[in-house]
Amino acid sequence: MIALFRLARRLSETDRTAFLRGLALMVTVLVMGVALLGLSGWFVTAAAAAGVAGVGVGFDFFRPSAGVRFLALGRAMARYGERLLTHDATLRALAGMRSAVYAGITRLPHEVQSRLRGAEALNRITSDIDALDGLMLRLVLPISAALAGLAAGTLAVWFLVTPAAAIALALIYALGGTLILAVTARIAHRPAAAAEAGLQSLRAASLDLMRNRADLAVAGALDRLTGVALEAVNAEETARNRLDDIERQSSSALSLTVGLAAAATLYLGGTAAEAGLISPARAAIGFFVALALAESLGALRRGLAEWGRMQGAAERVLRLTDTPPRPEPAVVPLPLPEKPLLNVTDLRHRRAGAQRDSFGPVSFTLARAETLLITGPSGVGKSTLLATLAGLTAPVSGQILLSGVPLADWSEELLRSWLTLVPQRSALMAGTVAENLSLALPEGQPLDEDLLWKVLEAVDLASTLRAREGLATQLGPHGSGLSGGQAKRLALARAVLRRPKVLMLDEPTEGLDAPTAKATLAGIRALLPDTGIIFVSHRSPDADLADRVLHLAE
Ligand SMILES: Nc1ncnc2c1ncn2[C@@H]1O[C@H](COP(=O)(O)OP(=O)(O)OP(=O)(O)O)[C@@H](O)[C@H]1O
Repeated sequence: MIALFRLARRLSETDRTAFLRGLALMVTVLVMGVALLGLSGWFVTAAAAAGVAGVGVGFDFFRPSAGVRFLALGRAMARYGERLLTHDATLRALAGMRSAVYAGITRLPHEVQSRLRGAEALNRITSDIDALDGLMLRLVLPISAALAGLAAGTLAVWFLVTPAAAIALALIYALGGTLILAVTARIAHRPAAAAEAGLQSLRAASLDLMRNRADLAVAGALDRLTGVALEAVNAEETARNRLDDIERQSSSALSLTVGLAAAATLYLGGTAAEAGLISPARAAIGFFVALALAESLGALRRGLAEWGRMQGAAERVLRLTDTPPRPEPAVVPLPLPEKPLLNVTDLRHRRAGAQRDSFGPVSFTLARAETLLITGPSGVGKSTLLATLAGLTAPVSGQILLSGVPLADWSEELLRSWLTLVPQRSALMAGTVAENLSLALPEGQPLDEDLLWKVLEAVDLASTLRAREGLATQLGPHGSGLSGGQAKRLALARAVLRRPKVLMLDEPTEGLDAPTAKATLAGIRALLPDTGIIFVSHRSPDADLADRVLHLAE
């Protein structure tokens, strides 16, 4: 509930004027609707009464019928303006919220980001934000307009019919409407949340299916996992059917409330007319106003049925938009060129909840222009050591000095310009080779094709690409369209383009034959003569490519 309030405030703050104008038009639509039915009711009754009394010739048909036309047309125009204003403001506010979610994700600690699955992030940015489009349009604005409309209708009935009819109208609408809508919101909460959860698991299952379909087909698991996706479809459909039932039931209950309010105002107005306190035509106004106010409740029905969906989405979205800024050191100390590039002392790492250390204690130094090979059995913590050195995960003890300055004292921006890591499974994107390479360059820097070819030569990939469409060679998702070894070398080329002072490579020679591996590492070294290079490898011939070897033991 608090999350919904906070989010509604944030959305409305993006363009308060547009939302206020939209609300004013929404109230105008309601009030004009109430006036239209009230006037029509009065007109029909008064005209009939004039006919019965035989004074029809003197009855003024023109002004009331002009009023009816004005209200009908004005209402349509106000509705059009209201839709334009509120939908435009809502869509702009949601677009801003999407950017805020993106920004929040990028501020998350690296470890949390690496656990955030692609499908999950996609759900936050699309499904959750979409769920919130009803918050202003189907809840906040209609509730405010309904209250204003009820107040206006009650006042009109008070002065034109009788105070008793006005009180009955306000009480029945306020109590009946609140009760029905509250019950609707309550019983719809669970199915609405289940429908949203079903939709989100369907997206996640579909993405997994599409991404891994070849592996799943080979493992004979494609049908089973398609079954899991279909279960999500069924769960979503069952929850939606339940929501439809609830909406229908609440619709019937609201019709009863409207009927009761109309009957009460008709009875009280009729009694007053019988007593000669008001004319029968004025008594009819109460009845028609009660009918016209039904519109205000109807608009809320759907919003309240979606309450559960919006609430969960609001909580998840706020968790991301409110991600605290990354801690940046207050004073950035200057690197000390006389110190070793890296000085690592008694470094130990353990994941939260793990029974034993991922690695450590480890101590070593890395000089400028030095190449260090890290070896060790699978699972001993080589990749985790590289991630720790790159500042992507924090050690439990020990120290890392980069050019004499503790790693934690480096600003994120400076650290990334000094130090680059190419992980085991490096992310290439769908797009051209040039687009993939340019990710390494500062934003807006023009592409220097000669430089790109130079790094591609260094990783022994230039001749392969020249035989295709060169830098314009198109890659599919995750770099598909290149062999595993070629994709790896393209990722290496991208890292070299950044010209880091420390370059860390996780299994750079995996998937390469011995001569290509040798040529690639030699090419990188030739382009980056002063860089300290750390690389992880299982292959014993790779020891010849390093100045020193650090063996991690279990
Ligand atoms: N995200 C993770 N969550 C929990 N444990 C993890 C995670 N990633 C790795 N581990 C565990 O941490 C330990 C070290 O993993 P790491 O990937 O660093 O080993 P490695 O030496 O690089 O292995 P390999 O040579 O097979 O790549 C392993 O026991 C692994 O199971």
